[in-house]
Amino acid sequence: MRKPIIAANWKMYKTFDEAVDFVEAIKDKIPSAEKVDAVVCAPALYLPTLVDLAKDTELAIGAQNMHYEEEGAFTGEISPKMLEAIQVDYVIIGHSERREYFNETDEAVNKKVKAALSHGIVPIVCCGETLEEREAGHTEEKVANQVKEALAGLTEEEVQHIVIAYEPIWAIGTGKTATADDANAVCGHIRKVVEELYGKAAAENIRIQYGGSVKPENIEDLLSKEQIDGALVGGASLQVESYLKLLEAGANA
Ligand SMILES: O=C[C@H](O)COP(=O)(O)O
Repeated sequence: MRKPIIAANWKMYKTFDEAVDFVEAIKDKIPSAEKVDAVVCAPALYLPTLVDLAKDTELAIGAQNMHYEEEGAFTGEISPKMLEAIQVDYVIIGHSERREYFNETDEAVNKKVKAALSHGIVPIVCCGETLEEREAGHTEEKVANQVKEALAGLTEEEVQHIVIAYEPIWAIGTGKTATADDANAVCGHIRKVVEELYGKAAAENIRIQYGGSVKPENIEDLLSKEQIDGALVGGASLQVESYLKLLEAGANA
């Protein structure tokens, strides 16, 4: 039985005060971590404060990106060592917005996944197809390639600690959700890819989220599917009430 993981991806939204108010408002209302992993991935600037606020609560804090090097002359970047030092638990890696607008490659994603693991940070590794790729029937191939590249060189043990987020690009921020059956089918395909590479146990243990216009109205349907172990949520994670509803759905899944 895999525990659901509901991760908020705030992207480049919220001022510092808004971020603090949000975490203050939810921190004592989060369902038990025995039932659901609740994560907020916030802008890097707010991470130390939010980690402090979330200490001794059921909420975990994540980053939205990081560099793969420990340190160096990389102006504007944040390293895994820095995130570990402030006790960040998760980091989103290879979000389609990073791939599209910041030229993040599969090779960089793979390096970042390895760097996160070596610093005790759980990577949430994103994959997903464009609308053109879906319409051309290339979804499975695209996603399988991204997953293979992202996981290259990991051990069977390491793979079980990561989270994969399947996010069809055409469903992100568009209000168009993949049907629960379609999302389930692609998540199942990803699990098969993991099984081919790392065996049955790793495939059974790895958690695969769906992301793309998830909201309180559709999350129950998505989480009722066997292959979907949680959600990576943008827009609907920005309001307290809505995020708490998503967590509730995760706890009851
Ligand atoms: O990381 C989250 C995804 O990009 C989904 O965003 P969305 O829920 O606003 O569609």
